[in-house]
Amino acid sequence: MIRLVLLDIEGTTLPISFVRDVMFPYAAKALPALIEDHTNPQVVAARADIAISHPGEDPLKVCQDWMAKDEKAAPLKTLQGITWRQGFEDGTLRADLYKDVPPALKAWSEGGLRLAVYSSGSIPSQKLLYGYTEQGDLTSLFDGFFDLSTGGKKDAASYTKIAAACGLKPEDILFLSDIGAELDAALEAGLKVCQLVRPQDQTVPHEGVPHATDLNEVTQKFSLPA
Ligand SMILES: CSCCC(=O)C(=O)COP(=O)(O)O
Ligand SMILES: [Mg+2]
Repeated sequence: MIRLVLLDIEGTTLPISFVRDVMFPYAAKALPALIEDHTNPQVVAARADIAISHPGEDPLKVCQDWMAKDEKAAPLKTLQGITWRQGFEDGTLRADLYKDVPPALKAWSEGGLRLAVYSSGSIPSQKLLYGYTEQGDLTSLFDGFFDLSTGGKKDAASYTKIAAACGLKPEDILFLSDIGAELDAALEAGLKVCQLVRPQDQTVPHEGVPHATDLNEVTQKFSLPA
């Protein structure tokens, strides 16, 4: 029985174009100054991590390359999250979620399902994103937030850890994502899965997993509260 829905963000609840064309350019503009901030311990730690993975390289250049490739690197995600805070708090950024998302999340939550986020975006940026959406503050709908500090999204062990942290058996969790390798990892850990194949994101359907074009179809396919 499904007790918790675990949701990816980019390509699942939020168009990839919003991340690529709005959030990344905002972070790219703020990064050169941020990365020189030697007083912020999170920045110092992120720079130290970059120095370990890319010794002798310019940390700004490393981050810019990661962003160009949409690489899910933890130090980049930490730094981007710091830049986005100002944008969300001053109203420059507002998450334009897929329109089917807020009503479905509310119906699932009101119907007794627990909701949690698992995204490569840092936990502070997940909370900002759901705190400042075009449809208002949705953070109270979620009782768990997980990011790369739990482990990579293509690693089955991460999903085992999330199930344990939520106090649930893996089979009681439904994981929603657009990325086939993430779904395969969750499936390997024993979770139920469904791929969001959003036409706007031109997602390629992945073999061996159920598909849905939006959360309404997920509701129907898995008999979730409507
Ligand atoms: C608060 S998430 C911002 C988008 C982002 O940076 C990202 O990497 C999303 O990746 P996901 O795992 O949600 O596909
Ligand atoms: Mg995604």
